[in-house]
Amino acid sequence: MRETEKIWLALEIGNSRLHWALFKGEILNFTWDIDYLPESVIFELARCQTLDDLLLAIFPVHQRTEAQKQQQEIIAKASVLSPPAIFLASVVPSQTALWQTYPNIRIITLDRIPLMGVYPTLGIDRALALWGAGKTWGFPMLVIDAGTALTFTAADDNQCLVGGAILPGLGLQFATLGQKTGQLPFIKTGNSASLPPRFALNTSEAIQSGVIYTFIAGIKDFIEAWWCLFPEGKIAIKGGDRILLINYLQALYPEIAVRLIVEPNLIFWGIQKIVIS
Ligand SMILES: Nc1ncnc2c1ncn2[C@@H]1O[C@H](COP(=O)(O)OP(=O)(O)O)[C@@H](O)[C@H]1O
Ligand SMILES: CC(C)(COP(=O)(O)O)[C@@H](O)C(=O)NCCC(=O)O
Ligand SMILES: [K+]
Repeated sequence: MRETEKIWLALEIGNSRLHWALFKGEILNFTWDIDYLPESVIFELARCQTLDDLLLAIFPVHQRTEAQKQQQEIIAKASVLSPPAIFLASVVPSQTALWQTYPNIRIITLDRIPLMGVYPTLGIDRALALWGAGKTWGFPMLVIDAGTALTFTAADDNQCLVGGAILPGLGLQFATLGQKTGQLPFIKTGNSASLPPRFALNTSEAIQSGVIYTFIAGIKDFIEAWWCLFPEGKIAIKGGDRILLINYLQALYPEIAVRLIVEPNLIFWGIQKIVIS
């Protein structure tokens, strides 16, 4: 089989869950998210004889959309004699360790990414997302990742890291208040666009008001600082809370929201650029 037709997987391990993509050559066929897998399941993957078997273990059928099921059936017909390569980008070392048992694991390290001026402990997810966004839409580029953590990561025209920032993500802010206080409830993040009242008269709405308005104000402040540095600079948004975030931004600052590129697969574009080059 030609190299360009090979099936391979990309796995990004975030602090909340696993993010998967199935590629055929340079084409991204489909993506899915799952919870962390038990060590025993990862260990068994080495013994899968077919791609079908492998996918059954890492992509439960009940989670598949109809389109994904059809895609998967076509893909599964392509016989895979050896376990397909899994290109792994992880920011969770204990999880990385578990995946070392997979026979065809290819761990992506920072030195593989042609971004200049990186510092040694920069998260591989941040570097890949920035690379994927910049190579797709152009530099200067700022990536906002609304994941477990909220991160800002930027590079200039010369594809050189400008820097960024890290703070607790939306889910984490609600969880910390619920866990580290004596009588605050745990608020779940939904996908609703409706904003809480700014001056709330009950606990639940007070928490939502505090977290959401300061979260959005902080993001707006970073965006404005970015446009001060690079008035034509682009901005791409990813992460599990991206829809919620964009909904709030549309409601509060529509003129900012229209300029944002919303793209969940930035890391996979980054991995694709590196694997294919
Ligand atoms: N099914 C889900 N499981 C976990 N988090 C989810 C889910 N759907 C949305 N989220 C939101 O996504 C955030 C995590 O973002 P994500 O990009 O998946 O994290 P990471 O890449 O750090 O693992 C959480 O704060 C949560 O609010
Ligand atoms: C900042 C992060 C925790 C974000 O992880 P995520 O929310 O995507 O799971 C991760 O990119 C990381 O561990 N970074 C290392 C430190 C740094 O980037 O400077
Ligand atoms: K992430």
